Amino acid sequence: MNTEKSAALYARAVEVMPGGNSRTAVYSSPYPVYVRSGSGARVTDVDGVERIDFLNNSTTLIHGHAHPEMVEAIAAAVGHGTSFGMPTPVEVEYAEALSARNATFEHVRFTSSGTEAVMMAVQAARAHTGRPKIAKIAGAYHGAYDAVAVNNDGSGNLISHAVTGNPEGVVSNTVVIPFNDPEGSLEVLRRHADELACVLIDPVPWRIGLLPASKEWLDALREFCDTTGALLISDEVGSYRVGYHGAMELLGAEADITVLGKVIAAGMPIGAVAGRRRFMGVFDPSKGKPALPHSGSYNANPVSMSSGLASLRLLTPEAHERIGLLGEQARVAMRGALADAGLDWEVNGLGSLFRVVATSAPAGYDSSAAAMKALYWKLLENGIHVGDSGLGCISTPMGEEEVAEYAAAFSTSLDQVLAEGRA
Ligand SMILES: Cc1ncc(COP(=O)(O)O)c(/C=N\OC[C@H]2NC(=O)[C@@H](CON)NC2=O)c1O
Repeated sequence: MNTEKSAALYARAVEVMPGGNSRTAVYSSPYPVYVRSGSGARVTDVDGVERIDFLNNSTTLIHGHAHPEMVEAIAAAVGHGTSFGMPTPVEVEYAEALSARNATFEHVRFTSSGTEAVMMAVQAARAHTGRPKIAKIAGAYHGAYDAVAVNNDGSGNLISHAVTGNPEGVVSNTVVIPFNDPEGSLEVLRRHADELACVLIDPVPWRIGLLPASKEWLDALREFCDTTGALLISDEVGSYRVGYHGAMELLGAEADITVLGKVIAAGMPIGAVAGRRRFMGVFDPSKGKPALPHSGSYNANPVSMSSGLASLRLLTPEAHERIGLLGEQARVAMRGALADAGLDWEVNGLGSLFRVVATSAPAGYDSSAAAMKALYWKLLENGIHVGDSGLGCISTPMGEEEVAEYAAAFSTSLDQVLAEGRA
């Protein structure tokens, strides 16, 4: 596989950036493949190699690359100015459109990333309750905010390990609960009940396998929060795309506050906090100094707002249903290829999201992660881009042809990985 130009770019990058990188998730060893452009479901790298993009920037690009309606909306917005020290009409229009997506989105507020939205949702819960502690799912990822950068690496144990340098004062205020384990979760939550501001969950947490939350577990969390006054926060930055009204509605549950990002603008920087009025009131500056002041130079900038409005217009119930069916086709095809290869790996996901979970190391590989990395590179050679941890998704420009191409490449790549391990 020709990656000469990527190698040359990386050699320059390491001179001016730590590890030549600005985003850990995008790094690949020995160096990442650099992309030149994207169009629809396909991306072209700097060496001219075209691939079908099933990663879509960690599932953000639900309408693929350079969708004509998205480009038109963003270009028109840029032409009138990229940001102002005043609100713009499109912020109101987009807030109305987003609020209409779910009955619990009574009030919405915008940020420029999912990380910021998680941070503001947690701070809102702390401001509303006056309590310091938060609970999160063991192993789940919620972005870079230090309060949630605890036990977020996919390991399901309940020991609160944190990112390097996270101070004890922060880590001690974050407790972790076992995913989909009602009794185990309640045992932890009850121990901290009078100090808990919120229970923060991802209803389809991708780092611990991309399995949906069970109704039993969600009901147990809902009842705990109703009883103790802690807020139930659903972080749907990644999982919102599983249903027109979001993941919690699809799973039969309700959050007090929902965090959104990625697909709600599908390409321009975005984050949103959407919740019941009584909880969002901490942000309200119209009745004197707000309990929780919150600013950000690009919050609700008209370019992101226009991108969001275009994305939501394209995200119809029919679009959701179609990409959900294609997601199931992809999951079924991958399970068949793994069975044919004699591998016990899992294929999980919901709607248009999927993830291959390498549960064992095939012959010749010293770990399942090493085998998954090998599969990532083989898929790149075979014309497919998907996450190096097995994460992938369907975008609206895709059809059965793209899924068939993916299925064929997945089967071929799997055979090549196993053959190399045996060699
Ligand atoms: C549930 C959830 N909450 C918050 C965030 C942060 O949003 P962001 O600041 O807009 O990236 C995210 C962001 N991204 O999740 C995927 C993320 N996590 C990762 O570990 C790697 C996955 O790479 N294959 N790359 C990523 O971008 C999220 O999924």
